[in-house]
Amino acid sequence: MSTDGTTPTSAPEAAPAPVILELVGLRKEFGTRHSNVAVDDVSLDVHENETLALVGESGCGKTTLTRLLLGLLEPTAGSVRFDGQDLASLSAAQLRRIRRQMQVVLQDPYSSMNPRMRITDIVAEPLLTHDPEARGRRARARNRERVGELLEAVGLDAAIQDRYPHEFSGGQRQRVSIARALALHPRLLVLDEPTSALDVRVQATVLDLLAELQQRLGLTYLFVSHNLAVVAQVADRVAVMSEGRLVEVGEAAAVLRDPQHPYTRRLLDAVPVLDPRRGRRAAERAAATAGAQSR
Ligand SMILES: Nc1ncnc2c1ncn2[C@@H]1O[C@H](COP(=O)(O)OP(=O)(O)OP(=O)(O)O)[C@@H](O)[C@H]1O
Repeated sequence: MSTDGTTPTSAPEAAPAPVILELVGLRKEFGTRHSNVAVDDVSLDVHENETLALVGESGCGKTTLTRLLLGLLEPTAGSVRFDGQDLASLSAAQLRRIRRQMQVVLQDPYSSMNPRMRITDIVAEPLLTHDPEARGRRARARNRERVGELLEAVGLDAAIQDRYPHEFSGGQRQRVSIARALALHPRLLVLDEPTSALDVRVQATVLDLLAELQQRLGLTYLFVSHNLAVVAQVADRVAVMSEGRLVEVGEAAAVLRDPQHPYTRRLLDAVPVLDPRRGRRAAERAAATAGAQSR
């Protein structure tokens, strides 16, 4: 019964999770005469613990947008707020502290790994860069222990620490790069086509791992992808980007089943066969929320 004495006819809507990342009127121009507008008036909220997929064709501005939100590029106009703080208002030291909370996993981890570095040094690299306590000879044993924990968290054996990247498969290397991304206890992961270089079977195991980590660690994912079948599997919401603009943002199930924008429809039509369970994750979450509310 509600406080005014009436009996609600349906379960109350769950309060939305807090906003962790807020993009407001973001614009980025390149070129001497600002002729190339890579990101054009993008406003978007990302909520804690959700997976927001950013989709669009090559060249639509996805990479530029992620570089802006990570504070790696300065916007021509607009702002990026992480946890309520405008990145432009921060000192270099404050920006470094915020950046620890946002980590990136790239499509091809091999290209971002120094082949001459052992796995232990690859995974510990963010610790050594950001955490003064991780430097120095005395910290070595502690770092190894932490790297071991991180490797186990992504389903690898802690004993692989002294081996080199070339000794591992693509899927295992992607697990190593996820372990590295988790080293600083981030809150937001930008997953930039994290499974595109993997075959379908391995892709599924990495997606399962990401889902499990998200639940266990309360992570928020910005999942950049052009693969709508993968997006259907992982996303709570989808943001569709075309020529620098967001043309459609909504619940994954709704956007993928009933796209409103002609560009989204074209993207979907270009996928030969989309999983009939498309929007599965969003639908499952909605059902779980409804179930929890009715209990
Ligand atoms: N540093 C730069 N200097 C000039 N133009 C750039 C720069 N970075 C990106 N651009 C341009 O901005 C536009 C958007 O590029 P961006 O790489 O963000 O797209 P994308 O959607 O990530 O593409 P892809 O999926 O191929 O990586 C393109 O026209 C690109 O040429």
